[in-house]
Amino acid sequence: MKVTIVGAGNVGATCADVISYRGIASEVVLLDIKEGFAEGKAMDISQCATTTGFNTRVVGSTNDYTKTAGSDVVVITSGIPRKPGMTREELIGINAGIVKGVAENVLKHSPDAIIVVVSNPMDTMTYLTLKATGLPKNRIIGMGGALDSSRFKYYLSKALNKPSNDVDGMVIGGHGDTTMIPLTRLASYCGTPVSTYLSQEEMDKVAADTMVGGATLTGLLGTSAWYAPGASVAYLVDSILNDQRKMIPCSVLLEGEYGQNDICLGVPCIIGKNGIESIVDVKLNDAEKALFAKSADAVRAMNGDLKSVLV
Ligand SMILES: NC(=O)C1=CN([C@@H]2O[C@H](COP(=O)(O)OP(=O)(O)OC[C@H]3O[C@@H](n4cnc5c(N)ncnc54)[C@H](O)[C@@H]3O)[C@@H](O)[C@H]2O)C=CC1
Ligand SMILES: O=C([O-])CC(=O)C(=O)O
Repeated sequence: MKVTIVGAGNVGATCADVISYRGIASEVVLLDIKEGFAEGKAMDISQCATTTGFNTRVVGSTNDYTKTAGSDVVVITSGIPRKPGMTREELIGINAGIVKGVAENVLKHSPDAIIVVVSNPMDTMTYLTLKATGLPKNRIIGMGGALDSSRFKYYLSKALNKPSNDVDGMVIGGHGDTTMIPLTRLASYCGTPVSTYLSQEEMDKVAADTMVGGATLTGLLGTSAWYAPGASVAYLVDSILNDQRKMIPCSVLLEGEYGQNDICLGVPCIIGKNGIESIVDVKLNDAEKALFAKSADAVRAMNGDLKSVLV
């Protein structure tokens, strides 16, 4: 199976690295506009093959889309990341044009590919990709909820002082500092509600820390995060290529689900060989429904800024 990753920067290269050493795909193509950059990253990753023990072929390309031909999955990470103090939404002016152009280019050579959108503001870039390509909704997947949920589980494990892998939880809604909805009510530790162990105040702090998880890392690193984002994309690609049918919160076109229409927003999805196999209807309580509607309003307002790009 072949995966193309457009954007060989921090997130794209990390994703290529994880996909390779976990043997998720037989071929990974990294493409970037910076001359020689993707080739360099591909060579560096390939030189791990004998020490970490993998056989994935990793190829680099400077803007030559012929090398991406016949990809099963294409991941779009091209664009600029935020700097400390910025929101993801501020990236729309530069990233919208880049994402649209890249989506059109990849489809010329991989007409059957499933596209995973990572560039920010991710929900709006997912909606843009859907509108610009006209592909069916199952083939356009925005990656945000997998990452936000992994951060939620990290903060829960810290608060509980228990291993992350004993903790479960999910974040839905927009992939933004104020639009994410960590579902604390449904979070669990070894099958028991986290509310058994944590006070409301502690759970509220976990939710607040999760929502600004990306901003916290951006403040610490000077640019946005890449290890967990790259690994989260690889996790999603694994579920597609190996038809694992995992339930992963993803940004997907809503057509009445969760009371919304004509918007891409994070909801739990079954992810398999066709991309979005189905959307799971988790019964939200009234407070969660109100948060979801508010999140949708904010993302819809951002989508309005696409008018000039979508002509
Ligand atoms: N959805 C999510 O959960 C996450 C999204 N992101 C977003 O992913 C994007 C990438 O982040 P990083 O990898 O940290 O940035 P980066 O700056 O390290 O890498 C971006 C790469 O895209 C390349 N690029 C720009 N225009 C291009 C084009 N037209 N064609 C091909 N390549 C092009 C650049 O040359 C650069 O190498 C950002 O927009 C960031 O906000 C980052 C982390 C998580
Ligand atoms: O914070 C950012 O700008 C990048 C991102 O989406 C994340 O790490 O969640």
